[in-house]
Order: sequence, then C-alpha cells, then structure tokens
Amino acid sequence: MIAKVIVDVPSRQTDRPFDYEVPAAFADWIEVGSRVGVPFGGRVLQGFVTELADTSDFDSKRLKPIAELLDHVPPLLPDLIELAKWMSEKYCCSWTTALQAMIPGALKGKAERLVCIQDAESASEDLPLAMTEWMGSQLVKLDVLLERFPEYAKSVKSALREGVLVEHTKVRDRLAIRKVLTVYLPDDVGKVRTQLAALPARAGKQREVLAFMLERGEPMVLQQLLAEAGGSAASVRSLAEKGLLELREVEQQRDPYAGREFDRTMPLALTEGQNEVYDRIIRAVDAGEPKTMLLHGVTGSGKTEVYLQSIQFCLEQEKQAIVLVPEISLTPQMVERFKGRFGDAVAVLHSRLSNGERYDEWRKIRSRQVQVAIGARSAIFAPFERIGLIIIDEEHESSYKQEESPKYHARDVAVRRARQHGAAVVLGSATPSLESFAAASRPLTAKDEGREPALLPMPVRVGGRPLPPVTVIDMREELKEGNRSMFSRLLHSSLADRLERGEQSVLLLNRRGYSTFVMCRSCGYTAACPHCDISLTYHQKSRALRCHYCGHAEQAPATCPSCQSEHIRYFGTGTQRVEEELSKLFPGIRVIRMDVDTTTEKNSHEKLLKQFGDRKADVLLGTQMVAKGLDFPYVTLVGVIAADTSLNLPDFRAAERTFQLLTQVAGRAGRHHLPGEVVIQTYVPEHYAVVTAQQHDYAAFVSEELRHRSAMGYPPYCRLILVTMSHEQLPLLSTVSEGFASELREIAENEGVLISLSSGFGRALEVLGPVASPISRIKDRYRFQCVIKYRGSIDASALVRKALLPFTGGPPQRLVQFSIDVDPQVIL
Ligand SMILES: Nc1ncnc2c1ncn2[C@@H]1O[C@H](COP(=O)(O)OP(=O)(O)OP(=O)(O)O)[C@@H](O)[C@H]1O
Ligand SMILES: [Zn+2]
Repeated sequence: MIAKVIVDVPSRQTDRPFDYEVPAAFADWIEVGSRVGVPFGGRVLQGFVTELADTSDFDSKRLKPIAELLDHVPPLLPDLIELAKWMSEKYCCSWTTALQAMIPGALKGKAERLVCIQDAESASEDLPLAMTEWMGSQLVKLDVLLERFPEYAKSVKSALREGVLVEHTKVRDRLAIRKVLTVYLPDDVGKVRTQLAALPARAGKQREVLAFMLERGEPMVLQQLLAEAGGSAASVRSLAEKGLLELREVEQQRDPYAGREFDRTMPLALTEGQNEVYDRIIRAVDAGEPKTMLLHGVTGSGKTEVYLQSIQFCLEQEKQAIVLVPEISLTPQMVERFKGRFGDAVAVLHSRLSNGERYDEWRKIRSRQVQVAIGARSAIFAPFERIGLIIIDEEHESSYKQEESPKYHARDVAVRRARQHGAAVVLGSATPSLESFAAASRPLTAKDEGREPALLPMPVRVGGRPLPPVTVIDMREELKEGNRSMFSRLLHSSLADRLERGEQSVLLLNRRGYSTFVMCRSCGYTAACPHCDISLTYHQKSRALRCHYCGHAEQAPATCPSCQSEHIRYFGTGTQRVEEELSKLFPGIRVIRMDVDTTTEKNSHEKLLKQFGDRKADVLLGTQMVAKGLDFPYVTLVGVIAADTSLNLPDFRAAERTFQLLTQVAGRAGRHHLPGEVVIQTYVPEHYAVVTAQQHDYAAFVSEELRHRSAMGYPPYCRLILVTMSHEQLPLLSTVSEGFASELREIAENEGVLISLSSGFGRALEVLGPVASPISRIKDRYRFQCVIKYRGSIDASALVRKALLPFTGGPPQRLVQFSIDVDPQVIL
C-alpha cells in the first residue's frame, strides 16, 4: 500500500504529497488524516496522510517506508484534509500551513535531533569525561546536550563529523496526556469490609485510609485521597499489595472549568420574533442541506437563546454544532450560558488555555465525548464528523480573520465546511458586516438559491424594551463654553446620578487610533523605529519605547534627543488618565479598568467582569473589550469618551468599525428592567457613522456607507487581494514587483478579465500598483504592495498563484518575499 503524505515543509516547491510505502505493521492503522513521521531530505519530518493508494506513479521499489505512526486515532478527518487543500488554493498558502492551523499546538511535531555515543574509545579521547559519563549509552537530545555543555559545542560538532557521536532524527511528539495514580476499591467490597476489621491495630493509618475509601465508595486520585484521609503513600501501597485497594494509572483530563458549577438552565419560552427565526434555522438543520443565514438582531434581542435552542434541535438530530465567538467574548457569561444549557456536552477552545488544556478539550471533540464546540476562530476546525449547525456570533468582528498565514477568514471557511457536511450556518450580529448584509439582501435568482445567505431579522429587544436614547455631545462646544475636562457636563452629571442611585456605568475609550507615542512639544520630534518606518509606542509599565513590528525597544528619553528640550511628552494608553480624572471628580468612586495592561494575566478578564457583575464597582472603564456581549442588569449608563479617534484611520472600513463599536457599546445599557441612557462625546457630531449610531439606524448607515464604497470601488462592490513584497534592496524590490504586476496583468488579459471596474457590470479585474506600502519599511526590509480588485466569478487566487511562479525558486538570498492576503481586513 502507498500513502501520499504532505510533509511539514512550508515551501512552494515541496507543496505536494509525496509517496511512501506503508509498512505492514502500520497497514491496519493508517488512514487519511493520520499523522506520520517520514524520512525527508535526510531527516524524519512530520506529515499527514492525504490519500491511500495501491500503486504509485513513481518507481515503487525506490519508495521509502513511513518511519513512524504518531497516533493511533488520526487527528484529522478526510473532510479537513480536503478543506486544507481548498484553503491553500484560496489563500495562496501551502497545504501544510493550512493543515498545521487545524491541529492543537500539542500535536505540532518538530523534528528532533538525538545523539548517542557510537565509538566509546574515541569518545573518551575527544570528549570531556563529564560528558561521556553523563551520556552513558543513552540517546540524548542534541540541544539539551549543547545546553548543558555549551563550552564543548565545537568538540560535539567534530565528534558528529567523525562518527564518534551518531545522530538520529525523530519527530518530537509532545503528546502531553496527563496520567495520575488513582485508587480504586476492588469489585468485592464485602470482602474488603471484613478484612478491614481484621487489620491489626498497629496498622492504624491503613485502617483510616480503607475506611475512608469504603465510605466514599468511588475511585479517588491518590494525591487527593492522601490529602483528605491523611495517611501516606506507603500505607496505600501496602493495602494494594494485600489486594484491598487497586492502584491504576488513569488519564486525567485537564478541564479549564473544573470545579466550577454551572447552574443548569431550561429553554426560555421564545418570543414571537425569536420563534420565527428559530423555525427557519431548524428547518435548514433538518433538511441537511448547506444553507447560510444572516441573523440580524438588535442588541438585547435574545440571539443567544435562539442559538441555544437551535443547537438543542441539532443535537436531537444526532448532529454536532460549532459556535464561534470573538476571543474577547469568551468570558464566563458566554461560557456559562452554553455550559449551563448543555453541561458536559460542551468543549471550550480559546487562546488563554494552556497547550495541555486545549489538547484535552480538543480530544473530547475527537473522541465524541462532546457534541458542541465553542471557541474563537480556529474552533471552526473542530474534528466533528457530522456537523449540523455552525454559528458565528458577532460575525462582523475582524478577529475572525487570521493575520498570519494561513490568512483565512473563519466565516468563509465555515461556509465551505458546512457545504461538506450539509450543515446550516448562522451569522449573527446587531451590526452585520457590509459584505454579509449586501449578500443577504441581494434579490435571489434561482441560481443563487442556497448560496446567498438568507436574512433573518430580529428588530426588537426581548420584552419590547426600548433601545436606550443616545445623546451626542459636541466637544468643541464644551471647550467654547469653558469646559476643559475630558468629561462633558452631561456625562459628568449622568455619572453623578448613577453613583447616587447605586447603578452602574460603562465607559469606553475608543483606543483604535489613540496615540501612544512620544512627541517633543518644542521641535515636534517623534521617536521612530530605526528599522521600520513607524513611530515607537510608549509602554507606561516598563517606561520603554517599543516597535510593534520588529520588537525593537529602547529606554524612554527624558529630554528630546533632537533639540534637548525638556518638553517631551508621553501619550499613554489613555484609560489610566481617565481613571485618574474620575477619582479626582468623584472621590471614592470604584472603577474597574480593563485594557491590555490589566488583562495580561490568565483569567484576569473574567475576574474583573465578575467583580463588576457582583456590583463591586461603579464604573467599568475600558477599551474595545467592554463593548461586546456583556449583559449586566444594573448598567444604565454608557459613555463614550471620544467617538471619532477611529474615524480618521486610513482604512476603508473606518466608518463601519466606528458605527459598529458605538452601536455595540450603546447596546450594553438598559438591557433589563432598568432603563438605560447613552452619552457619546465627539468632535465630528455630523459624521454619518455617529448620527446613525445615535438613531440606532443600521439601515441608514448601510445605505450611506454603500454609496461611499461604490464610489471608491471597495467591498462589497468588489473583492480585494493584497500582495506585499519585501526585500532589503530597494532597486531589486522595485524591479521584481514591477515584474510581478505585469505578469499578473498579462495573465488576466489572456483570461479576458483585465477590465476596469468602473466600466459597467460583469467580470472585471484591476491590478493597482506596485506602490510603497503605507508602512514602507519593516525590520530593515523595504515593502511594496499591489492591490488587486475584482468582481464577478473570477478565481483571482489562481491567477495570483500563477503569476507568482516565475518569482519562486532561485538563490534564496536574492528572493523577494511575497505575502498574499486574500480579503484583507486592513490595507497596511
Ligand atoms: N425568550 C426570552 N424570554 C425572556 N428573556 C429572554 C428571552 N430571550 C432572551 N432573554 C434574555 O434577554 C437578554 C438579552 O439576550 P441576549 O444577551 O441573548 O441578547 P443578544 O441578542 O445576544 O444581544 P447582544 O447582541 O447585545 O449581545 C438576556 O438576559 C436573555 O437571558
Ligand atoms: Zn521596528
């Protein structure tokens, strides 16, 4: 039997399956999706089996055999192997890069170099005694050896060359399954009881332990037994020797939510609006045909309850469900709602889990212990075999797009995966992305049926509660009337009101675009990175200046390096300043600050929200983190300190992001019995993103925004691919990027699609550039970019891949690096 294997070498030349012989010993175990170690270029590397075949196109006598089988249950399934192939084509990455994105970190095997002493006699001459004694006849990791004897690195190298030391390569398997010794009672408990009485008096400890176990009546982890019953490991061992207890190694799953009680909840009686939407979702799940729906429900309309009951239906059909939420929403509130309804049937995947915890949650999915997976972006790859429903909450969030390769968008991957499984996809949001909304509102033609998402509106809040009234304050007017504070008079008095009434407030500082840089007031000097074309960011905690692109760090200067003036100012994160100001204005006010500085520790985010939920604070002050998904009954005031900091960014989605943020944060107020109120401070009160957010008018925002997008030729009127090229030498970069652009134009021309987008309708593709990237240098490499705009049924990724061919290969030191971003979120 022949296995086709994708080897973990992410280069374009090796991006195809290689044939290997399947040794008889593995024949019964190897499947499509198996992880194997295979010899490749003199080493053993990790790979995934993509296909099994009887014959090879190559000389089968010369095929090498698979060296190792790394797991007995294949970590990937055939549908995921195929999905990865699709991703590699769509996002122009290698197949293995896409596969690696699908498995938990614990399974990412790196080839490991092991050495052992081959020739003891020469070893004693060439290598220090301490080293040969330490190694003995063992296989030792090369890097461990070098770490221990760094001063002998040279001798080790020559010993390797001379065959005194020999090298073995093995795929490192970090399979971190945790096993613990567990104490069991034997089957015949009656016998144990009689023997307990017969134990001699001096075996007092053993008696206590045994009595404890009998009373408890169920297995216990040894450590825990010793802690609770007293006694020593020795006493347990001798009981085990007498056959009165049994000791076994048992796998212990690391459950990040262990010991936490989740109150079970019952389905709520759905409102009429919820019911209509629910009906349409379950009909799609029932039909088992792929269908995408856009659930456009205002804040507080009860989308989560619709998700929960739809999943319930899905589980009753013996199918599984995936729920994607933005990383930041994986707060206890969301997890509680799902664990509360489905208990142990839920696995939770997010980036704050340790590698081991995440691996165990993932295996619960793979081993069919759970039927629901809730997680951030990468949970879309949950290895379920029969998916009935995929939900993407807050579908407009940019965090669904991965910024590193593979640069996939979880929404598009979800739609593709649903097609493989015949599953329904529900995109939920109070502020849908323009792409999804435009697609869902297009009039359907027969051809589109089942392809375009259907629109499911929920325009009212649960219980008919009103959306909170929003007041927009023009901060220019405040200044004119002599108010220099960062709080308008209205926000100030509203905060005072809440304090008096014991209600809570949420304050948002829109940090996107909020400067955290250093500037000299005398000469205008700003601190810039010496390797990148970007200003350095000031970090208050370490008083250091850092570059976010290359990591360069330097001490913050006390005087201006350019003019020696002392009027140098640091503009910090802002939230700290707001907090100080609050304490000044309202002595004794209890503020919880939530920003990057206060949420670095594990679970800190949760803890802060719990404190706030328990009403141990008056104000929750924070960045974007406070805007999403929170549902606290005593929040009756939401204040936005500065609405427009994100409006001026050079990003065609700036208005959309601002509208979404304002609408989402406004939606935190008055969600329960107490009515809410929102105050937005801004310098551009007339901007349509602010005006329409004030009126809770999504439709008005969309129609205005669509006019701009249409005029400027941006999505959803076209799609984009951003190609960034970089090299240390400017002339070479310039030549190569020109070459690439004309190659691509020629290919498009031959396909008959090189047509200006402004010319009417139908298929069209334009190649803009190359031009210098907005950040024109990173890590001493110059950067140029091309933007490809296209519309209609064009496989633009395929054209880009084709145009890249002449530019891959060749001497590596001359290579211009290409980075392809399909459907980019930002064009930087
Ligand atoms: N049918 C129902 N009957 C009574 N209460 C409900 C019902 N459905 C939802 N709720 C409650 O209404 C509140 C708002 O619901 P939920 O948090 O799901 O809103 P949402 O649509 O997700 O809003 P957002 O987009 O702001 O997160 C919750 O406290 C929820 O428990
Ligand atoms: Zn830098």
